[in-house]
Amino acid sequence: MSEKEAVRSVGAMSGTSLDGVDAAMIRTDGERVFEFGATEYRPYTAEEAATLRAALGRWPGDDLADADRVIFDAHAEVLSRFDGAELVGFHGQTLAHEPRGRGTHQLGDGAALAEALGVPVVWDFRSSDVRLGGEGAPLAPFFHFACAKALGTEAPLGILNLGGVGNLTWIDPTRARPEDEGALLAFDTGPANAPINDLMMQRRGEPCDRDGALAAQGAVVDGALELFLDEGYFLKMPPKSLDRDDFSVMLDLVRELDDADAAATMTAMSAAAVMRGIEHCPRPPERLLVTGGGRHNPVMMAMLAAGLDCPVEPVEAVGLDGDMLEAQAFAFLAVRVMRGLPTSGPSTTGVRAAVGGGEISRPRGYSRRRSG
Ligand SMILES: Nc1ncnc2c1ncn2[C@@H]1O[C@H](COP(=O)(O)OP(=O)(O)OP(=O)(O)O)[C@@H](O)[C@H]1O
Ligand SMILES: CC(=O)N[C@H]1[C@@H]2OC[C@@H](O2)[C@@H](O)[C@@H]1O[C@H](C)C(=O)O
Repeated sequence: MSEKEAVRSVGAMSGTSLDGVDAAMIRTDGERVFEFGATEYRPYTAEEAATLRAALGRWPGDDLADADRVIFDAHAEVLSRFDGAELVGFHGQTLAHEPRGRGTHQLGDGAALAEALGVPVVWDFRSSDVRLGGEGAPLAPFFHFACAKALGTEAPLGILNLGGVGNLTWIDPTRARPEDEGALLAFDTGPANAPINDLMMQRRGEPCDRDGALAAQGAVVDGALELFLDEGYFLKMPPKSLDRDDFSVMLDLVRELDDADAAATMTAMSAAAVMRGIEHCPRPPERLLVTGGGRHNPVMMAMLAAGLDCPVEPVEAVGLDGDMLEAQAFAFLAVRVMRGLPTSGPSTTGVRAAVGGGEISRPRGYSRRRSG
């Protein structure tokens, strides 16, 4: 496909941290990114975040009108700030994720959003993957592949997202397409920031351990760390995925520790989960690029660097935007869905065969306008 066929697509992501909506425009044909464009962030008010938090764990059919309104209003507002968008990739808010059970639930009505914005919206990216036996997550890896190809390197590369949950994409950039055998391996590594945030809220009434300040004052308690690493999840072969609160056991493991030791130990747990994950990679990555909020935590970054044999750097080291990579991923995936290209495969979600997830909603009376 040529650059002339590329579209301006805006992705919107509301992550497991429930802090707000990230939105980013890229110009892409779903295979390559020709331009990284504007980005916007719309934080949730404390009241909105509380409404979303109260909805966690709920499934379609439950009364979710208030949370649905929060998602719709915040997304309509932030997405209306973009000029020239031809397509929207709308992730929604994950409320529950049980791929081997009840499925996966991202709150948000893409059809209503398409009407409000007057552009086609691709949404519900995860359900078809789950229906076909996949984990439904992570989905950013096909975008990570395009980012790695653009670097022009031949060496295996890791892209690690440290959000509420951590997820790792191992990439062999010598392969032609993300769905090619051996191109990717991806999975959730374990908890990243979510349990640390919960600890901080419980003990200090603060949303997170800003800059790892509390962890830096504490010591890692090995016994608790070892108990954590006994969790069966780490031995499980990838692909594999997690729900936000699957590792609430972490809080129990540090219950007896003082605040600083608890923060240090939990930070070490998140870092150790990544190191365990890297052992599953076909070959060790020669470089690990870190995206997501956890890259701002110097204690977590230092623990990773100390435990791994390759350089560990924020994605900014290669000119990417670690606060917006997931939003850009859903802009990219939306174009792939429009083109009928796969968005996940056996090595990224465990789905039986490469699949293009996502529902397309066009506003009534919509005919495609090109802005050149
Ligand atoms: N300066 C900082 N110091 C320590 N932690 C930070 C800092 N900045 C962000 N974080 C952590 O990163 C989290 C936000 O990360 P991010 O925005 O990547 O999560 P998310 O996108 O909501 O999650 P997910 O990727 O799991 O959906 C915050 O909740 C906080 O725990
Ligand atoms: C079910 C779900 O929403 N999972 C998220 C979550 O947040 C991080 C990790 O867990 C990852 O698996 C995924 O998000 C990213 C954007 C992904 O799909 O690649």
